[in-house]
Amino acid sequence: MAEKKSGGGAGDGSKGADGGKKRGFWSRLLGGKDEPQPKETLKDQSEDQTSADVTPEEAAALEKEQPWQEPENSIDESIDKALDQIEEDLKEAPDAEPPTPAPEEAAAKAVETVEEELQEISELEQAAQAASEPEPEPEPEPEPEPEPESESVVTTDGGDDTSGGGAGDGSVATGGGNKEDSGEKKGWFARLREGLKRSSDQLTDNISSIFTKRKLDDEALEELEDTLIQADLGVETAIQITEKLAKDRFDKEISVEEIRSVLRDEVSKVLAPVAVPFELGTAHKPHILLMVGVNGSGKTTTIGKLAAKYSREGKKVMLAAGDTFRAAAVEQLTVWGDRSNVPVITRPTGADASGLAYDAVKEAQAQNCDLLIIDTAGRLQNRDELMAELEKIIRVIKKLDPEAPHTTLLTLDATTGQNALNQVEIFGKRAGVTGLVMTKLDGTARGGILVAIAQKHKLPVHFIGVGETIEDLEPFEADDFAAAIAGAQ
Ligand SMILES: Nc1nc2c(ncn2[C@@H]2O[C@H](COP(=O)(O)OP(=O)(O)OP(=O)(O)O)[C@@H](O)[C@H]2O)c(=O)[nH]1
Repeated sequence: MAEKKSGGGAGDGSKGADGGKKRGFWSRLLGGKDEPQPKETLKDQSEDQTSADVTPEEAAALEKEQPWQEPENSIDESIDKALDQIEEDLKEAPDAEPPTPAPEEAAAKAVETVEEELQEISELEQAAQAASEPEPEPEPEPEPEPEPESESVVTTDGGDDTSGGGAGDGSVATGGGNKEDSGEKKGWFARLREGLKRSSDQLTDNISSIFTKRKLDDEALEELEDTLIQADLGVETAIQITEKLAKDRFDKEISVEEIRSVLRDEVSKVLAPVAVPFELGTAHKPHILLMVGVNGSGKTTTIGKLAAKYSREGKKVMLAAGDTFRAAAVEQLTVWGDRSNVPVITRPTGADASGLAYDAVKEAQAQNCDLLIIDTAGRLQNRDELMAELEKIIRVIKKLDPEAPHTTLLTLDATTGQNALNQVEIFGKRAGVTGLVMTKLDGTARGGILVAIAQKHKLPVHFIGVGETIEDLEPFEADDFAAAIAGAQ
């Protein structure tokens, strides 16, 4: 495993391979010269070489038939002669087109090049747009190398190769235990309220500035609507709230507390239908849960928290480290698995993720697990080839259980803002997302986006995360969330 890690590398290496392909974009843009030699040329050369292979006997026979004759002219003389001939030909046919490249071909090539460049620019723009607030790490681009011969590894109790705790990336938070030990552990609602404080403060500060000593007239309602939209709640919800206020309180003085209360009630109405608890149930054994999402959205952390939760409840849980692009992701999941004493199926970096998923399902079935959670590499929703890879993982799992995955959870980073709407749409279409988890609701002013997502997509929201430790993930409750975001009681 250590060797493979330096191949962590593998990730880089493959990036390099891809980079090799992409290098052309910048060099072409800058008028680069080192385009690789066309394959056809190389092929022709090798074919010529092959035809030149003659056995000594054949050579002797040929020599007999056509004895070797000293050429009349030296090579230089022959070349001079040929050049003279070409010059004469050109004089005779001055309008003759140069043999290559044909103008149509050149034009087609130029158009193709420009199209490629535009495509790559558009991909870069989309990637930049998708990477709003905390910029997701550059996604692992390499196509995974299938490694059918490499065995998946089941790690339990901190296999020796990972005991370095090594997540080493600090991405597995340990604060949970400390908080509990020091008796500082707060109730969930207090943590939720604290987490959503920035979203709530921004929203209610703006509302206060609109309504200080002012009647609820058309202008105030319009300003309120803008404020709600800016808080990412979505146009529909914003209109719903202002209409409700206009209906009940138009032209009357209204306090900020009263507005908070309407805000809480209306947000709660939007969220209630999507606040669906995740039921593990017994219908499927193992229940196969696939975790998907963009880079850094909190998939692995959420899996760790879920593994802890269900193993504490006495369920037999298994994890599959399907992010085979990043060695650190595998280690991170292994650390989470170790904490909860949950086995983790791993494969070396760069291995085929669908092969790993297949092995994991087989293993979880053999061990009669209650829950198998499969991690996947982060991918931007506009990367078609990476989304296709996700589809492949799902196809492969279905070979062992046609109804699997029984749950496909999309993790959404609350700090992403509006882009989360697009993530839900594309992951929904490509991966058949059945439910959502919103992470990082702590410390963002953009928590309102969950309301817009609920309004638009109506997908169940199973959990929300307000921190990095085990106790920072809880089932989603519409009323709590609405009260916390409105800063109301
Ligand atoms: N503040 C906060 N941080 C979180 C939360 N959930 C996850 N994180 C942190 O976000 C970072 C990324 O989380 P990961 O779980 O590694 O995300 P991922 O989606 O698996 O990332 P990739 O494998 O790169 O796609 C880590 O530092 C986590 O500790 C949360 O609810 N709140």
